[in-house]
Amino acid sequence: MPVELVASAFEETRNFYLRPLGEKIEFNAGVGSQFLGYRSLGREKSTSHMGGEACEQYRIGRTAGALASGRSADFYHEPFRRCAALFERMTVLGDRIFSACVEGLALGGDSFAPYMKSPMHRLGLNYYKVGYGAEIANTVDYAMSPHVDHAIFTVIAQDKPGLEVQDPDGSWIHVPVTPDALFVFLGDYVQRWTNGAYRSALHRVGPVPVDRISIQYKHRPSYSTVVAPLDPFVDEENPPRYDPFDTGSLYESLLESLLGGTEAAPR
Ligand SMILES: O=C(O)CCC(=O)C(=O)O
Ligand SMILES: [Fe+2]
Repeated sequence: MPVELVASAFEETRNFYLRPLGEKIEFNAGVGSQFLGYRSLGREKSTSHMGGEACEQYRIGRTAGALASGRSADFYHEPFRRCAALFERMTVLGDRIFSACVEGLALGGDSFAPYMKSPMHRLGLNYYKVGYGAEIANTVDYAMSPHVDHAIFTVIAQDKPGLEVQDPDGSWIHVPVTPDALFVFLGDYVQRWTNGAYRSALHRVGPVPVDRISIQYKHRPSYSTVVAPLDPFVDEENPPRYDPFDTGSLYESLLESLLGGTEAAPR
């Protein structure tokens, strides 16, 4: 991954978030954009924060089919040309990481090919400004609440520290900022496919003493993939631990409830 491409994506992201709110909400995410686009401060609800997640967010990626709003998917990428180039490179990296995972699981090279025909990969661009938690009356000091990603895996770059990943012993590990490296962790779908043999990484973002940007690439299967424990991981001693999960409709209904189910002007 060219270091300059990541650096320039950080710069482009910073420039976007410095724009007035009135300009940013032109790109609001919602059902009509398949949740690509902008999520203003506090728009994304959380079970553990009073006011929601303490950051502004933006998602780019490809849509499944035409957008209901009639806007082209590209509309949502307009402020993010360089990030779109990074996204394309990330999909290539993602395919390589995924091939290595499949090999490591001894599942055979093509076993996932049917799930990856029109993948819902996404690049997330998050902005955590000092004071955002207080602005939305959060009563906890971390900026993003603990969660696992709806993804096969996530590749992350951060310009300042903040990301924490939970160790199996329950302690939180601070992920260091390494300018020439990317950080990768497993998402929910691998845990489901392997029936719990591989664990997804519970993660959160701690308090931010300085303004911070993170760029996360989420590698995902096709829109309507049903993710369920795979045969090699299920036997009499290991019955299926997870119900089948539809990565399109179930994920989007989850997101719709997290975002309040509307495209209304943000607070
Ligand atoms: O900002 C970060 O480092 C993590 C963001 C995150 O976990 C997410 O957007 O899913
Ligand atoms: Fe996450």
